[in-house]
Amino acid sequence: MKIAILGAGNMGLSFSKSFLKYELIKPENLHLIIRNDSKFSKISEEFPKSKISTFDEVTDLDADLIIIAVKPQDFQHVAENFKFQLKENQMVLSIMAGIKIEKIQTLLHHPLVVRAMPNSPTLLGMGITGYTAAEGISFSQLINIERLLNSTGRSVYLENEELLDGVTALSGSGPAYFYYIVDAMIKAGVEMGIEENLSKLFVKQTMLGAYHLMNNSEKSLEELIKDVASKGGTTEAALKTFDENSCKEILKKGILNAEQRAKELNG
Ligand SMILES: NC(=O)C1=CN([C@@H]2O[C@H](COP(=O)(O)OP(=O)(O)OC[C@H]3O[C@@H](n4cnc5c(N)ncnc54)[C@H](OP(=O)(O)O)[C@@H]3O)[C@@H](O)[C@H]2O)C=CC1
Ligand SMILES: O=C(O)[C@@H]1CCC=N1
Repeated sequence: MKIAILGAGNMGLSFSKSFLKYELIKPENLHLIIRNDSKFSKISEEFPKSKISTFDEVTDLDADLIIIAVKPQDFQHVAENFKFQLKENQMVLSIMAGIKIEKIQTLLHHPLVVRAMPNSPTLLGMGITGYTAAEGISFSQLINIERLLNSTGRSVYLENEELLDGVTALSGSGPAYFYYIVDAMIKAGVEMGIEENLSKLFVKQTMLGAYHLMNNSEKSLEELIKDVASKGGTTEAALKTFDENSCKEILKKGILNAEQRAKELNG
């Protein structure tokens, strides 16, 4: 299989690394397409055997799968400036937030589009991707794509494309919410006089341990919280402040706003 990555940024390169790491493609069969020459030497150091071209150089694209990994805001410009024609049997996999399959099909004049929403832990093979496909894509074509997605972590097929905006808001953006909370905890540690490095260690190990406890327990999240929050104790004091300030509501509101933004990105 030959794969072209249109937009070799964070996600495009994460995907490329996973495919090569799990030997799903040969490096010679990977074609990285960049916007201009500025990142050529850095990328060619990382991918010495792969083909690297600037967008304007590509007049014929020899690939079975083209992964579109440019920003949603750049997509229209990209689509309108293709110097190559998509061939009938080429598959397109978009990982762009918000842009609907129909819009991709229209702008590319091409029916075979799969839309996926991964997240940044794909870099470690620990991501999760929700994906859906245009009508007319066969089961075996979809399985081929799922095999690639699974090299970046787990993947879930969704029948309903509308849900992908929710997935974008939940797991696509999710790592940033987690870092945001971790950052607030580390800063609280520093404010209480704990050295930053030590605060980081306490917080990160707490998150790791709590994640595994949550994953290995039969208990609900409410019960797990109760197990930590002794009556009249410290956790209760913290949770009271969170509730008084509607922290959970605010987090939910933010996530719904991310979903709304995904819808707006379709234009
Ligand atoms: N970051 C994340 O966690 C996630 C991102 N996504 C989606 O993935 C996509 C990429 O995001 P991300 O990797 O973070 O963004 P980046 O900005 O890191 O990557 C986008 C890349 O596209 C390049 N590009 C822009 N125009 C062109 C062009 N005409 N030809 C070739 N390349 C071009 C940019 O080049 P240059 O640097 O020169 O501008 C950049 O390298 C987005 O659509 C986003 O919605 C999905 C899930 C998670
Ligand atoms: O913030 C964004 O728009 C992209 C999509 C999900 C994560 N990053």
